[in-house]
Amino acid sequence: MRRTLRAYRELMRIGFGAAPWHAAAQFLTGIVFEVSVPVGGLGAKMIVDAAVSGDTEQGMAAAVLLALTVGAALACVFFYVHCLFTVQERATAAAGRRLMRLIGGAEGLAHHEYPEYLDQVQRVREHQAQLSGMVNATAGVLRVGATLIVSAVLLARVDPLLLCLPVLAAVSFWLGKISRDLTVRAQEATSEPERLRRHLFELGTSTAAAGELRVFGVTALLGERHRRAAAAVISERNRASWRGAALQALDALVTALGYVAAIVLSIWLAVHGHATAGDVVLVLGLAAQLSATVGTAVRYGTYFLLVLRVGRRFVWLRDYVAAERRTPAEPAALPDTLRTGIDLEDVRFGYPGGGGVLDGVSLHLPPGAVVALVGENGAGKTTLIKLLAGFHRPDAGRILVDGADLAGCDTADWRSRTAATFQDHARLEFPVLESVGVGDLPRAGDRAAVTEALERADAAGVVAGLPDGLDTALGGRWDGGVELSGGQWQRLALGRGLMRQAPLLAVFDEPTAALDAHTEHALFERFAAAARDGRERGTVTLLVSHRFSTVATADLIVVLDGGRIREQGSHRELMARGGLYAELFELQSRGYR
Ligand SMILES: Nc1ncnc2c1ncn2[C@@H]1O[C@H](COP(=O)(O)OP(=O)(O)OP(=O)(O)O)[C@@H](O)[C@H]1O
Repeated sequence: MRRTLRAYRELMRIGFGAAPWHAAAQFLTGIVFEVSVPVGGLGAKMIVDAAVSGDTEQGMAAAVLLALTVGAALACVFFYVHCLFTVQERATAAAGRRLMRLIGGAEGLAHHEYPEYLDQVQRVREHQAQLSGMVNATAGVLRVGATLIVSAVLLARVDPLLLCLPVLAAVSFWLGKISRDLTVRAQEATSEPERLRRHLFELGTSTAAAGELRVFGVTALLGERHRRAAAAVISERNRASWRGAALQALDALVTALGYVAAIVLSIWLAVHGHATAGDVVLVLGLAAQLSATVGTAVRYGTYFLLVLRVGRRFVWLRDYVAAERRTPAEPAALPDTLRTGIDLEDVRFGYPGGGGVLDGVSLHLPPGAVVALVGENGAGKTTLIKLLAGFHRPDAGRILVDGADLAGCDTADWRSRTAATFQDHARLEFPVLESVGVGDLPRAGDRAAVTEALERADAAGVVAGLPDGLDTALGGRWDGGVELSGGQWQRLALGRGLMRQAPLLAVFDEPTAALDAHTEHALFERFAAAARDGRERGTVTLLVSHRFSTVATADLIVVLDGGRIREQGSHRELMARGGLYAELFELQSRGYR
């Protein structure tokens, strides 16, 4: 219940925060517009009664009331629609920004990687549009509620038995809610196959995979899997839709019976002198209008509940992100330069649902050292890097930065002291200056800093070939934007990773996989030389690479095998030992000969 209230408050804040005056005007004009309908019915009743009794004065008063009501309704409907669209448009943009901040602001990566969190995130993203709908839903519910109350009062004046009509409206509302719940439950039950269907579609139409798909001829296979995933989604959602349609038919029957009963009753009352001809006209109008109002009430009520449900998920996501933020109230200070280095003490880690990936890793990374991490696929190299970067926390053991437990430090502070380049780098389609400069936000527009980082990444040649140099817009899908090759993008990403000055930790997780072995080797030699020149800064440079020719230049080589450290030492030491490293090195160099 508390989460529901928080969700309501949060969503109303999104709408009112985005367009406060329009939101307030939407409430007001909506109520005036909607209530004008039963009040108009009252005007019609008064006119008929005046005509029957020959009372011209009452007839004139009723005509004025009717004219005012119609005028107010017409004026309000225009403002209502204008306000509705304005609030919706601004709130949608605001909700999108909040969602981006929330999903992108989580300290860790679990919500991007673990299926049980992914489903929650997927549902919020799928219903993102509803996050902006609470003002509209509440305004709708209120205006329909006001109409129902005014109608009920008018009907009760004719005969209290007619109050059965609003009761039937409640039954109708309840049937509509069940029908809507069926749809939402079906959507949630099929969110995994739906995710798979979208993934297959994206894969089948993506530029990145186009070449492989053609060579391997797997387009038909993807199509078949897409068909199966879609069929699973459609059959479940169809079933819910049929049940919903049956409930709606029942709802229509109940409403129609109520309508007929109300008319028969009002005629009986008039015939027996308990009601006027005007009352019959009023009941005819209100009963007919009531079924439309009930339809609107059902739509708004169920929409309100749907929006609330999405809001609850949004709040869940916010709570999750807050709970993930494990930075202590008084975080330990990080040093400006490393003195003793980074230590891993018996670090253990496993992804949910899987076995242990890191199985007791103890490792000393000396300050200023250039360290290479090698191992076969799945050995745990990237996982180790993710723990070092603070994306995940160890299940057991500690990571110490100059003796301070990383768990006790401010994650954002630690991130600002690390630099990273990953193989799956982001293609930031901005002008080059920004695309590279965001690697160190305070210096994002600093042309000299960006140029220097690009030179260190050996990417100056990429920029020299672009029409507007650092100001060239990147991304072929934008007007005037230039598309780069995979290797060129990777070099820019590398430049971005080299923007930070004197980080405590610089990680390069296969950042040069798209470059040839020779270029990678030359680049890494430059990094290593730069790291050694600035050794007094204490930066630990950690590189993951499958190319042993590159790795050989590192000060320390760590061989991971099945989540454990199998060997460590310099190239010379490891070769002399004749273990796994020497074996893999020999194998690879034979391949190059
Ligand atoms: N998000 C995840 N959820 C569950 N298991 C995962 C996840 N990411 C990685 N793993 C598992 O953890 C193990 C180690 O993966 P990791 O990516 O750390 O290996 P790696 O040594 O970097 O491999 P590669 O050389 O192929 O990049 C693998 O068995 C992998 O299946």
